[in-house]
Amino acid sequence: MNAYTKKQVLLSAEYVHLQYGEKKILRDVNFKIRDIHREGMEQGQVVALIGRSGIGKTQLFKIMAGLVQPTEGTVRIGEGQHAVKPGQVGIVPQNYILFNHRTIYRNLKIGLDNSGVTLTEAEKKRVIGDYAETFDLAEHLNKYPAQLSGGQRQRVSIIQQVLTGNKFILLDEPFSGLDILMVDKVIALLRKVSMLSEQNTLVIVSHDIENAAAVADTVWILGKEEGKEGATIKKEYDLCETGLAWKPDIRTDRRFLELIEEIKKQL
Ligand SMILES: Nc1ncnc2c1ncn2[C@@H]1O[C@H](COP(=O)(O)OP(=O)(O)OP(=O)(O)O)[C@@H](O)[C@H]1O
Repeated sequence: MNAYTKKQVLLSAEYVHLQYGEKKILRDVNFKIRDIHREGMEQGQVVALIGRSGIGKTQLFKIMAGLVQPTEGTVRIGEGQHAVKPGQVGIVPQNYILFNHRTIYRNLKIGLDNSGVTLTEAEKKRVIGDYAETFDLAEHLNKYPAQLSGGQRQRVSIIQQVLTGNKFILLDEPFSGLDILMVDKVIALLRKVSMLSEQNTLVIVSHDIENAAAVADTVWILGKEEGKEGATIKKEYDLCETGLAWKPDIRTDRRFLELIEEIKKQL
């Protein structure tokens, strides 16, 4: 059994509504992501936000990052639970843009340069070297993005966000366009990132239920409730509680397969 406790709220939404003209996109979205503590471990949080195409995942994602203002309601961040501002949440977009004319090393350095931490060039080199080693990118540091596979570029983009020091990272469709081996590597990377620091919190927006749920400790279903306009988090699955979180080989577990079937029915 995985002993854990959930402590202070790190990211929350209260009564979030979003409307464009007459069209209600999001309705009464409420959530609380709490700091998970596991004894003897640095355990971050990983939430999978799952929903049908066009339901409003990207809009909610942008509201969580402070990039879109909701029509009503507030998203709050950090231990102080202040209203989120742009820049407080790192974003790994679907088409993870890297600077093509810069090496992987220099792309990663952008993350550190934006972190606000004062480091000498030698210290930056050491930090980037350590991360590259941990995340299997050491041999690629002097290459350019075009010389890497899609999955490797994806990993660089994720690590770039980690290096900015953001504890909150939103990832938009991190598995799309990757072959199955790369998907496994990205999942392993997300697990590692979530365990780098106690407060690290990843929110993964995805259509890919199996992969997103395999790495998550919580799954949110964004969908419409019968007879109501606009999408809301209509179901939350707590995978810590059901013992399905933090298990690298979870995908073969019968209970996990049942969960996936149940989630599909909810969509
Ligand atoms: N600026 C806008 N003005 C009006 N409607 C918008 C605007 N931006 C998005 N929408 C609408 O909001 C709804 C939700 O869009 P959103 O991109 O969040 O969906 P999604 O769940 O991310 O879809 P997908 O999985 O296909 O990316 C869509 O119906 C879209 O047409």
